Amino acid sequence: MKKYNRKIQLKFRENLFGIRAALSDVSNCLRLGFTQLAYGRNVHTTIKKINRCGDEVLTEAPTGNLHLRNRQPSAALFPPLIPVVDLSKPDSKHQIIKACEEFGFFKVINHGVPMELISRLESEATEFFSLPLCEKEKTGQPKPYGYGNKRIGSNGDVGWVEYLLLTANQDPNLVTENPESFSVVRCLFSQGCFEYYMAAVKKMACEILEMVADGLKIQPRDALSKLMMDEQSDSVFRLNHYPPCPDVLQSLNGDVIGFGEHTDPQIISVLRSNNTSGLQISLRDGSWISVPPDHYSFFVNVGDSLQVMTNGWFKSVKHRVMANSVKSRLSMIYFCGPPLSEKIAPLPCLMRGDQQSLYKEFTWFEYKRFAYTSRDGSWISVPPDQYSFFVNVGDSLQCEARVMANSVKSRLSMIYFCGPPLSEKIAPLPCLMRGDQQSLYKEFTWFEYKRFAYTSRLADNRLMHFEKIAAS
Ligand SMILES: C=C1C[C@]23C[C@@]1(O)CC[C@H]2[C@@]12CC[C@H](O)[C@@](C)(C(=O)O1)[C@H]2[C@@H]3C(=O)O
Ligand SMILES: O=C(O)CCC(=O)C(=O)O
Ligand SMILES: [Fe+2]
Repeated sequence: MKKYNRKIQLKFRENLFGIRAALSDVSNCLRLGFTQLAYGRNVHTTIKKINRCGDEVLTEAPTGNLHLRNRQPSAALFPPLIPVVDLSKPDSKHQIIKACEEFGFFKVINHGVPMELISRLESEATEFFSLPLCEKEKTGQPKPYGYGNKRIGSNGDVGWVEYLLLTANQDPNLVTENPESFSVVRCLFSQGCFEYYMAAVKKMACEILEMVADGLKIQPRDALSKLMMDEQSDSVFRLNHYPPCPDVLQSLNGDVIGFGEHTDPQIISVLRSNNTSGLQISLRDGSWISVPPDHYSFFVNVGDSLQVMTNGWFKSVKHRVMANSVKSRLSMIYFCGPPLSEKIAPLPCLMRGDQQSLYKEFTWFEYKRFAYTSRDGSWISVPPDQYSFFVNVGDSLQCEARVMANSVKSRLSMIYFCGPPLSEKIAPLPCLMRGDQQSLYKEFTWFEYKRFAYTSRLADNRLMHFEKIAAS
């Protein structure tokens, strides 16, 4: 809270635009779900940074997440230790199950991936990221595969990061919309460099998923692993490079986000990074803890698909990366995805007695499309202004707001909440549905929603109960 006394913060699930856009463009305001009825200060920041080839890299602080501050409840005084699973131990499957239940995240040692493979790919990746921007851009824009800089995904999310996103499938033509990007990238790295690394990590991921199946008594043992071993599997490989973030930007904007908070949509993700901090995971109570970097280990994230397949027994872990002002962070992540046509639903053998399925069945293709059109979430501060009003769009646009206490001044606010009649049905407006677009929400009356909202907790994602995709 130091050097920081503004009070309202907004969290954008739809994190597309920066505050400058929010103050000047009505349609953007609607997308943000929040606007100020007056002209505000422009908080856009430009930082020039020249790499050794003379390119300007990450020159302008993107007007989105980079301004967003990390003000969620911080780590507890004595944060829990991140579980460590020793794959060489006979009881590792039990450790894995416990870690997946409690954290959705664990560290793996004695993983069997040769250090030479790791170091070789890591040093070639470092070399790649130090190429002039125009060379890196030759690998193609991320559509979804290729080289990306600052912009993450297709929704305008931004971060202090550049990356290479590739299909992990041996035959890129099977799953990629732009298979050519893969061959361009391959030419820039030495022969076999990706393939050997990916094969070793894939083997480890397969063992982990077999241990999960064993631990949960899922039959056959390869019920989960076969999804990522399938020749049509839609697994993804990613190299992320987070350049050191200039102090000046950090001090102007508070903590700068490298990769905004999100869960990985796949089954599991296997991450390895150089010895640089930045990765944080969110605990069940909503607090964030930093993951101490470890050059020799891998980290495993439970993804959304495994959450669904275990009917919520395991929870996918929310995580993010904060920029580091001193060191570059380089991470290499293998995301284990099923084939696009695979149906994702709770495994029947895990349903006890009359337990209900918490999720509707959907294909990986459908879920991925859904995940790729939603956005990550971070918080920004709203500069106070005694002469203006602020307008908050309600749950329909999912802009969350919170108020932080101020150590110096009292805050007094007056709010008029515009509610419909109690009997009014709340549902997507037919005139806004394009073509064969499906309604994302079940219809409910304002009375029903209000009753529900008033009995849920502040931070609950209440609208989830009305979503058609994943009812909880
Ligand atoms: C903002 C986004 C980037 C992402 C697609 C998404 O809309 C939400 C999920 C993101 C994620 C996280 C895990 C992987 O890095 C990734 C490739 C994926 O499958 O889902 C990214 C997506 C991306 O960078 O395009
Ligand atoms: O780069 C990292 O350490 C994590 C990035 C991440 O979460 C992702 O690419 O999905
Ligand atoms: Fe991730």
